[in-house]
Amino acid sequence: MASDAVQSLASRLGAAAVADDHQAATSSSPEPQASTSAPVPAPEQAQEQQQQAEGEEPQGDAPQASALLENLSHEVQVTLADQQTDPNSPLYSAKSFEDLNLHPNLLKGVYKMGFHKPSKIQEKALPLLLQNPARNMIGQSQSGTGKTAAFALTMLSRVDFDLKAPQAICIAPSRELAIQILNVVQKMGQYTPVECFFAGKDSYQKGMPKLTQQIIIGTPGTMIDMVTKARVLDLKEVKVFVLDEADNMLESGSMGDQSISLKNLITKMAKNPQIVLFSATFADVVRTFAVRFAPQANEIRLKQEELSLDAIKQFFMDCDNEEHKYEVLVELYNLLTIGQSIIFVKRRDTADEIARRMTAEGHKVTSLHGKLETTERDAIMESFRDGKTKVLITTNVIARGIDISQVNMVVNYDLPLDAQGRPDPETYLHRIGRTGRFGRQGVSINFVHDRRSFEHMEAIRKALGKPIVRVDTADFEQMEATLKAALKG
Ligand SMILES: Nc1ncnc2c1ncn2[C@@H]1O[C@H](COP(=O)(O)OP(=O)(O)OP(=O)(O)O)[C@@H](O)[C@H]1O
Repeated sequence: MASDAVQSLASRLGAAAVADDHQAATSSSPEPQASTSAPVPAPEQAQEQQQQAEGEEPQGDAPQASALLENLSHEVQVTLADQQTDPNSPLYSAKSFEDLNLHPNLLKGVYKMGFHKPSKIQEKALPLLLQNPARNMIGQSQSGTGKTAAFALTMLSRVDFDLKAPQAICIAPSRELAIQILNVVQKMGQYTPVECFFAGKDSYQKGMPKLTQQIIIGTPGTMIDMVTKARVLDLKEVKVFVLDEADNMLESGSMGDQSISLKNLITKMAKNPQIVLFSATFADVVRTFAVRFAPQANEIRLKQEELSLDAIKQFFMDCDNEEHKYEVLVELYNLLTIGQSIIFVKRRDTADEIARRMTAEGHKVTSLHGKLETTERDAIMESFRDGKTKVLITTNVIARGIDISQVNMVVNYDLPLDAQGRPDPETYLHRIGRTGRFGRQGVSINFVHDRRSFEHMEAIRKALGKPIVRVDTADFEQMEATLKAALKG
């Protein structure tokens, strides 16, 4: 049974579909008009590889915060317009969406979403993605620069709406990201008759009929179960297979194995499916593998120095020890209530502990935790997306892909380390990329508390080649002024 949270999520999706139906019916577009539809995204088990944590909403300083937010939203308009006309920006394009050979119904969907011009990755990738015969693609572009639209439009362009069978498969590393992608596809396809299905654990039942939806988006393990165990997902008509956060999907571990198995199933059953890999990062070792996974692919690459966005100002706070880290964090939130923020920690129990202590001090805490039921996860994400909760403490579970434009601060309470305990610049980039979305200003703050954590941060700084500025933890007024100035750009 779907929980209230999932029902509410689904009813939001459904409500969108009904509104879109109405608009579609009055359209004069040449294609048959129908609604997008998605079955209820049902509870799914947490991705086992991912941890989760708790978040917090501080009190106070509200008038100041809203004034700051007003300024920010004004500045977002200005900076976006500036950046889309600056040839050096990843948001720049010399073309319009009309130049990209999209179906008029998709163009309508794009404009309805408020997109006026394509970003660089959209301008470069779409002509390659839509060429015939189809070629594979390995696409890289900085976080928050519109990769989702590039592959969503590819799936929507390749689908035959008269054929009631799965034709595009998209996998992502987390339930939260897969639901987000599904929402984007539905919005972009709102003037087409596309039907989508969310493939998360528990989203299918024994004995259910085969899926007839054209676009299936979910997590890889569930997708395989639906093909091989439940046998409700038939792959023979699949034309496009998309891996979002592809480097993460292809990394070793169970998700890597599942992605490979799914690809093998698709290539065995379908005729020449197009394989599309997108990410903001491709470490050298993963790229080598990606090239084998998607042979003869068109490739769009970033240079190392292009990886991090200038719009995200990076700071560090030099703390005396673990306890001092916590005190500085609390002080930070006492002083500065800004938009929304995400605090990344390494371990679930750290997250729990911070959340428990901050709650005890009167802060409101929201948690996203690996031990939570998926229905709770959905409710927490929804509340954070809607801005009802302002601060989320989490582990790497939402480090990638999650797009909430109001997030203007990311705190690395613990710096990201890989499985071997080495500093992890890729995960760092994805984490800080939860802010500074599509030209917005953002701030990231790293906490260091001993020689080791300082060295980890230095390694990340060197790898990314961008300054990380020290903020004096003893002078809170200065800290507040520095961060507010950074957010104003
Ligand atoms: N052409 C456009 N014009 C205006 N806004 C856009 C355009 N393309 C995408 N956006 C918006 O930019 C934001 C970031 O897009 P998206 O989530 O696709 O980024 P991404 O490149 O996939 O990031 P990440 O690497 O973090 O996954 C979204 O809110 C999206 O709606």
